[in-house]
Amino acid sequence: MWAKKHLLYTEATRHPFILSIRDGSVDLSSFKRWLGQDYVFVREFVPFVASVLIKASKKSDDGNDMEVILGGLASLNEIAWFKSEASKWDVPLSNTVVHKANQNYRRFLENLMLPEVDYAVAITAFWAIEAVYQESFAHCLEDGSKTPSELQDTCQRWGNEGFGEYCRSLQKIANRCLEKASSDVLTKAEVTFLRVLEHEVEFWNMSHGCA
Ligand SMILES: Cc1ncc(CN)c(N)n1
Repeated sequence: MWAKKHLLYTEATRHPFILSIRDGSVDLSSFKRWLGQDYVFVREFVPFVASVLIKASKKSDDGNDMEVILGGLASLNEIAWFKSEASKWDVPLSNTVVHKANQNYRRFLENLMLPEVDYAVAITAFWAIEAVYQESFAHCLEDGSKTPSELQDTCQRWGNEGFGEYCRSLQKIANRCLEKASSDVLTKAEVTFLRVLEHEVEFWNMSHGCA
């Protein structure tokens, strides 16, 4: 299980699409496809985060959790970012045909929003979703990368140190919840983590044009 997790995590955070941004060979039509599809994804992701916030308000034994989650929702406002980026790249956001991989990922999020899903499971998924973007885009900003200047803003958005700190806070919350979780919840959290990684890989595949 550990080996599978490790392999999938690497697949999700070192995907050929990300590597093509990092080495400067990225096909801009792939980038634009990712932008349009991710806007649609984020419109489902925000309600998912709101559902995690509600779970935190009811189930968390640490008042700090709500601040971390709310901080992410408010200051990271992804919807506004996608709108302004799409207009910069001339990507129409209305009438986007939602790709199958995106539909599947959105459906997965919808299920995670159900009240019967344990807070520990939901916060683990939330951390994993954010961490994949953080690690992927931070890789494009490392020394030696040849990320095109026009894509630096995108990489900075998730690859910056502040976002890294936010992801570490989410990870701490998830770890704290999992330490106290029953073995049933632990298994569910583990399976959910793997599903997130699979969905992220499928999402990159779609953007890269390999799906
Ligand atoms: C598919 C996907 N995964 C993660 C993120 C970062 N919130 C995102 N915008 N899109």
